[in-house]
Amino acid sequence: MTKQEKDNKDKLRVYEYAKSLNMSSKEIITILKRINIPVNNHMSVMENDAVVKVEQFFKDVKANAQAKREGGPQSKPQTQAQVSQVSSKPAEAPKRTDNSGKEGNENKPRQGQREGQREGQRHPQREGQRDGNRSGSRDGRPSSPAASSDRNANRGGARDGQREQQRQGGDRQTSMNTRQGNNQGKPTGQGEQRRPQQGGQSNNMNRGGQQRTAPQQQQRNDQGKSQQPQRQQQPARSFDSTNNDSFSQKPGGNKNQSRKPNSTTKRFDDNRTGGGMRNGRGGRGGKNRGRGNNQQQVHREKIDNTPKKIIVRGEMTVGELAKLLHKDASEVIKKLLFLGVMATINQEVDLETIQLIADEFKVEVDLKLPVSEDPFEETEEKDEEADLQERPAVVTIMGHVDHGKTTLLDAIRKTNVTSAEAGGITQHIGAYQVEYNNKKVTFLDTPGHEAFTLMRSRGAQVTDITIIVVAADDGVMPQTVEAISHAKAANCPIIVAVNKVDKPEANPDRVKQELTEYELVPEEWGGDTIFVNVSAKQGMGLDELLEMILLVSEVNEYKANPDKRARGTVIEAELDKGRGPVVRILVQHGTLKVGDAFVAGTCFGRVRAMVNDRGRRLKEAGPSTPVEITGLTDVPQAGDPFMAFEDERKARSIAEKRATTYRQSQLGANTRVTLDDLFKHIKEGEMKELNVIIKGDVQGSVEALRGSLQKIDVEGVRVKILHSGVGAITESDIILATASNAIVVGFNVRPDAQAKATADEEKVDIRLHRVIYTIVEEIEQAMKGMLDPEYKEVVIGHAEVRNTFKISKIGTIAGCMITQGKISRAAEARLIRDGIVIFEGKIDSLKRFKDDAKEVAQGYECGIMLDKYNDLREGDVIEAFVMETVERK
Ligand SMILES: Nc1nc2c(ncn2[C@@H]2O[C@H](COP(=O)(O)OP(=O)(O)OP(=O)(O)O)[C@@H](O)[C@H]2O)c(=O)[nH]1
Repeated sequence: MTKQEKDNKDKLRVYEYAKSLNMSSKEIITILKRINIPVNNHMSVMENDAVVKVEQFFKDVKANAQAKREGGPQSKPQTQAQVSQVSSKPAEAPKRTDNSGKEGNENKPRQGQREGQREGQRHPQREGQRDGNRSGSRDGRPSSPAASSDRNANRGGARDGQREQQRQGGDRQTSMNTRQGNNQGKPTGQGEQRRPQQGGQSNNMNRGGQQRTAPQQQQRNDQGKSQQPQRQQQPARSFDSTNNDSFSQKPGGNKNQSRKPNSTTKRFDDNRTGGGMRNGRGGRGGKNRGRGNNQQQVHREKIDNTPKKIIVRGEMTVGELAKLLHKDASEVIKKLLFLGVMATINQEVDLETIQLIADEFKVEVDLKLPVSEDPFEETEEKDEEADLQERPAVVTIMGHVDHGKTTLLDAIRKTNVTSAEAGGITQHIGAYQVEYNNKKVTFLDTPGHEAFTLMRSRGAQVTDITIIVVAADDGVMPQTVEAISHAKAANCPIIVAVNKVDKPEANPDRVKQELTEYELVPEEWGGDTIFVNVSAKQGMGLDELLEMILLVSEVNEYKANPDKRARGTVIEAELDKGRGPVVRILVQHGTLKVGDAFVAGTCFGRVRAMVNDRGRRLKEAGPSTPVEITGLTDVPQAGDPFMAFEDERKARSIAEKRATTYRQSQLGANTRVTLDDLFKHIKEGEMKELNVIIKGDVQGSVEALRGSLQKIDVEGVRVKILHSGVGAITESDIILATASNAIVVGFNVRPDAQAKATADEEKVDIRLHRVIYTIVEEIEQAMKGMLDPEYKEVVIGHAEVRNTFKISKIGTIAGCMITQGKISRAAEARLIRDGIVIFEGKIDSLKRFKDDAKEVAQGYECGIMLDKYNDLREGDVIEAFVMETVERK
């Protein structure tokens, strides 16, 4: 420590001084200013003369107050009631101090004071020590100007006998109040004498050895009612009243200890008493002020401050967890032990264990794990309500074939282009915007529920409102019903457009009637579904349809935050000969700007150019805007999520990570897909198509097989021929199958040795047939999940017959030695003699000595009886085998 640091440390700061008086720094600053002592802030140094002047100020105030109250400068002893009414206002602070001294004088007439005097006389050298020790005084929390002046005297090394006596008397009384009645301390020094006040109990007595009389103690307790605040202020919080050892942390009351009591005691308490320390703090707070004895009770009670909930952001050490739980590490270690885990304080615990330990303490765990950015479509960004702005609704038109979806989309587009863009060349970018009544609506340009559901299957929920088109002359058809189901599954509000009402045979009411079956009841019939009669061909009812769309938008309040990086979904993407990869996206959140780096699916790029559905170049596009952008390195897929990133490097790294994850998931799938588990994948929605590679003996049969497989019609999945050719199945066929999750079908051909080995290794399913019909049937059955399971024999062990025992009425028992594997009672067995299978059947009994055994392992002897076969001979081998379900080949 440098000399300057040491000097600084020794200086008395305003806040310290204020604290010692149980006053705020502000109050002291106000007083200092009032008495014209320059002061900047709570860290300003209090010079000796400043302290003297403040003391004087207090004295004056006190004298004035007394003069006013009693009509004369001579003070009369105050009553206890008066004492207790003393507030902590700066001007009144002296009263408190005064009271502490004087009250002692009144109730136990001057005993405390005398005691103080006596002590001062008895231990002059200690007084000297203490006096020289400024912080010792502060530590003692002189609750009065008298005490402060004592400090002052200490700092200056001077003495003021009167003040000293006063303080001593007061201080000691104060200190005794925090002790229990029978505890007394003969101070070895002033600092030490004070410390017991601050929370020590019997220690004082033990150390001091000096006992006081009961009345004295009572007196102190009484006084403590008004003095408690000062006493509790610092060291008290660091002592747990129940922890006697804690007192030993404070010998002598040297300057550093008393100035910075928390530095040692807090840590001490943390380790030992936990709640005790906090208890002490609580006592200091205000409510407990002045309640000397009660405080001790409070100290003894262990307050359970276990948090209700902890926030966990990952694995942590036992020590960190204990801290989070407001527990001692030892408690956590103990709990871990009960859970069967030996751990040290520095040992890391995983999330599961953290959860278990938290459960033990009945604490809820709030997991807030950092999210990685690469699966960005899975992370939900929460926006403040204030940041959200209205955005156009996104509408999809669905319905049965030929009911007029495309005509309706075109009609709306033609008649409602935004005025600014009117005359622009209509671009097909997968979606377009129209403006009606100064409000925009975005229509997705790919009618049909397949596209809609394809997007959804990729996790892209882009549509806000669905328009179900039903031709008034045709009514509800199968795809109408499908479209309704798809819209409902996506929780999209439905508007029914009854189209072709211009046709003479149109019957809109019949459509309404039919749709009631699907819970779409018109408003005029008491339902809540909006029906609009339109004629897409003649442009009738389009205004009303748009009005209804705006109405639904208004009700549902579609909003997004335009002031953040863009997020959206790829609607379409293609490789343009001239421009390279082109992607059409719908911006859903934030604003996309030219120059933004982005990731789309597993591709990345930077927005080079951006055009809207009218071919107009845009610099930026906000929520619900469909745009076509160039600047990608690759072609993403429709339904892929899109997100802008701060720079291209980051976009690239995220796209690469996504590509790796995608490849791994694809690879994982490749090793699993076989005809045997195909149906499982179809059922789980993992597969929409079965990739097939065909190899045949001649081109004609390959073509025939190709045609037959493509005709397979199973709902939810279709056959996709990846490759077909003439000749043996080669390793290259297997590699293609591996990379594309395909099966290989061989017609009148076999795999070559290398292909067989690779197929076994990669678990590629090869189906070899000589009849086209059986191939088609097998694949169709697999797609429908109707393949019978296939079994394979697995030999589990061999036993050698060493003896035979013929028992009448029972049969022949073979005394055997298990030479390999095991023989199990439930297994099937074949009897082999000189390499020839003599018998195949069940095991009738398996015994180890006289007891029935479930199975007997290699190296052990056993007795085996075969079911209905007794011609067992020495030297025969019994082979045990089981039938296991296997993947079909
Ligand atoms: N009279 C009349 N004919 C219409 C109307 N709307 C569409 N059509 C006709 O119905 C036929 C089918 O219309 P599309 O718009 O192609 O129907 P779609 O539902 O898009 O058909 P897919 O694309 O095959 O699913 C076309 O010949 C249209 O001219 C209409 O309001 N009135």
